[in-house]
Amino acid sequence: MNIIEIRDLTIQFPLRNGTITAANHVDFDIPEGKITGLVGESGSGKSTMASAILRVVTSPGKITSGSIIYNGYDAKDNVKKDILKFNNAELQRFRWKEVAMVFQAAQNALNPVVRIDEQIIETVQEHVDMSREEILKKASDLLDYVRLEPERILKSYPHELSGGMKQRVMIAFSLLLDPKFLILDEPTTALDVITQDYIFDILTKIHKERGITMLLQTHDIAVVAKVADRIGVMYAGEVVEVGDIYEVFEDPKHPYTIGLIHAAPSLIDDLGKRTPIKGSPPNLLNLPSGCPFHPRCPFAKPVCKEVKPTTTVLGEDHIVKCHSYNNERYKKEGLLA
Ligand SMILES: Nc1ncnc2c1ncn2[C@@H]1O[C@H](COP(=O)(O)OP(=O)(O)OP(=O)(O)O)[C@@H](O)[C@H]1O
Ligand code: NI
Repeated sequence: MNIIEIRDLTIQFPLRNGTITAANHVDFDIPEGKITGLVGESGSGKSTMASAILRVVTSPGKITSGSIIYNGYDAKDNVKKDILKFNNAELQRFRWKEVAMVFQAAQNALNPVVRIDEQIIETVQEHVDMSREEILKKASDLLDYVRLEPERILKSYPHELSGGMKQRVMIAFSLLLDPKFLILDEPTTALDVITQDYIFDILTKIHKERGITMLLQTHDIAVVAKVADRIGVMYAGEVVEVGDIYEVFEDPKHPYTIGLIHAAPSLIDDLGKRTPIKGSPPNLLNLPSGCPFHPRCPFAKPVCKEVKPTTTVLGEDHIVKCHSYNNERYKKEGLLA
C-alpha cells in the first residue's frame, strides 16, 4: 500500500522576472514501510515537494494543480484523504502525529535561548494533551534511542551541543508523537562523514525497529544506495525515474540517473572512470523545450528537443520519463558495465 500518492502536483513560484515551476505535474508514490530516497541536483525541487506534503510551501509558492492522498489513517475512517484539502484542524492533527519532517539544517530550528527540555514540552503540548512528566519520560527514551545521554541533553542549551548531536535531538524530536511517516530532507548535510554514517545507522535502526515509512531527500546518490529500498530521481521539477534500488542501480534507464551514478565517487569501483555530468542544472525560469535534460543528454535525439517524454512503466515498481531509455547505445558506449 502507498502511504502517500502524489498526482499531477504542480507548484509554482511567481517571481518578478518570471514563474518558476518547482514541481511540474508530478506523479509519485511512497509505499508504506519502505525507505524511498529522492535524489536530484540542487534546485531540482526535492524540498518543495516535501513541503507540499506538510502544506508548508514557502511564499510566494502556490500549489496550482494536483492532489496528495494520505492513506495512513485507520481503516475505520476508510476514506482517502487529500492533504491539499485539509482544514486547519485536520492539518494540526496531521503534522507530527501522522507525518514529521527533519529539515535541511534542522539544527538551526532549535531555539538558541530555550533549554532542550522546555522546547520539547512546548512542541508536544501544542499538539497533544500530555503532562510534563509523560513528555519528559518519552523524550528521555527517545534520546537514549538515538544514543544521546538524556539527562545531560535535556538540560542543555542548543549551543552546548555539536552539530551531529543537535541533528540527533531533532530526529528524537520528530519521533515524539509516533508518526507513521518521516521526511528527512538532507538530514546530514554539513556534518562530517563519520557523523553522517552514524546518523544513517540510527535512521536505519529506527526504520527497522519501528517500521516507519521514510522519504530521504539528498543530492548524494551514494547515500541513497546505502540506505534506501527505492529511489526516485528528480530533474527540473519532474520525477524522471523511480524504481527498486537494486533494479535501478543494476539497470538505470534515464540518462540522468546513469549520469548521477557515474558521477558518484564511492559508487564507481574504478575511480578513473568517474565522469561528472556535463553542463549545469537548467535555469527554471527558462527551461529547455521538450525534455528538460536534452541539452546535457549524451543520447538526445531530435524528438527530445521537441516533445516532452511521458511516463513509461517498465515493471511493477519501475518507471522512466525518457525517449531513449531503451537505447542500446547506453551499453555499447561503455557507460554501463
Ligand atoms: N521561497 C522561494 N521563492 C522563490 N523560489 C523558490 C523558493 N523556494 C524554492 N524556490 C525555487 O524552487 C526550485 C526548487 O527548489 P528546492 O529547494 O525545492 O530544490 P531542492 O531540490 O530541494 O534543492 P537543494 O538540494 O538545493 O535543497 C529552485 O529553483 C528554487 O529557486
Ligand atoms: Ni532541498
